[in-house]
Amino acid sequence: MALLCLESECTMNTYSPYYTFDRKDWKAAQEDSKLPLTEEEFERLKGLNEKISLREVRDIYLPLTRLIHLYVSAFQQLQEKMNTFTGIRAPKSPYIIGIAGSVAVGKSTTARLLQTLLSRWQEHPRVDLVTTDGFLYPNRVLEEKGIMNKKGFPESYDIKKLMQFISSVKSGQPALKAPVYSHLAYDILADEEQLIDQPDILILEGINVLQVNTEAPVFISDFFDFSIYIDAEEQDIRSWYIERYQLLRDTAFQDPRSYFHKFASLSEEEAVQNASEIWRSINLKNLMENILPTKARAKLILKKGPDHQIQQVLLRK
Ligand SMILES: Nc1ncnc2c1ncn2[C@@H]1O[C@H](COP(=O)(O)OP(=O)(O)OP(=O)(O)O)[C@@H](O)[C@H]1O
Ligand SMILES: CC(C)(CO)[C@@H](O)C(=O)NCCC(=O)O
Repeated sequence: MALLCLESECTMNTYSPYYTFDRKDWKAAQEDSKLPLTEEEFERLKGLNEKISLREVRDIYLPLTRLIHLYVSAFQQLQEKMNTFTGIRAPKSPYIIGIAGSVAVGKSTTARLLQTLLSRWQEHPRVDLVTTDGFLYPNRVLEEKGIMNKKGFPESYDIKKLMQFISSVKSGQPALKAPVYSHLAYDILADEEQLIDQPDILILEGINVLQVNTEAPVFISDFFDFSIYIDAEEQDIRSWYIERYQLLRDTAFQDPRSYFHKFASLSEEEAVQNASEIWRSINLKNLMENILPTKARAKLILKKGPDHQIQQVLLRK
């Protein structure tokens, strides 16, 4: 018997730990929540990812942002009350949102969308976005450790550094620096950093953000105020991965600075073969062993269909 009721058949189950919404219910439940966006702002959102439909933004992501706004407002009010109660003028602690899911499921697209939409509220205009990719060990270290083919697996991250970072952000420390990863260089950029300076909200996006380790006393997710798992069928994610690889072959791989420049001249068929093999041997394995098992830890699950449209939203009670 499944431990948690996560799928559509438990929609009617009053005792599921989740409220389950299909598209229609999700929209209806939030009908009165309008966050007006100008035509120009809609256009700018589209610039984040030209494949995303504005209907999807209106029907799914705007209501979702509205929901998160309710949580953030309650959090901010509680913080003020706590300051009065304790008499401590503690530095402002950001609201932290984790976004998890497979490689190529659409975490960065969703995270950028939420960042843009959430920053529209005057109560929390400063929304920063950090990806855990920056906390991967540099290729040099992965090579030394002999785990270059394990990029994205738990052992490929400097988890201590990530814990230190997230705990400092949550403590309200100013002027923090996060390391930066480049998909083009396929490596950490030694001479670049991202400045994080007491945002109102921090979104931490990455395949590993909900992972736990029995040997560690605290996990990354202990610092989260809200968490989202982006879910989809494996064959859909696989085809998104392959499509993105093909697109990169025609664009980024053409750049001589690209780590994958050697694959720029692959034929269509060879590119599909190559991407399928990387998917099968690395990313699928990681999904099954380390990412999917974290799904039930999320506060909210977004279930996508083959066209990236959200089919179902599960919100933990
Ligand atoms: N909502 C969406 N609508 C249409 N296409 C999307 C959507 N979200 C993501 N995509 C497409 O799916 C692919 C993967 O998206 P994205 O790069 O955001 O995934 P990711 O989970 O951040 O991947 P990684 O873990 O490798 O960084 C991209 O080609 C992107 O354009
Ligand atoms: C950087 C990660 C781990 C996560 O974003 C991923 O995009 C990745 O590079 N995985 C390794 C296998 C591959 O090249 O797809």
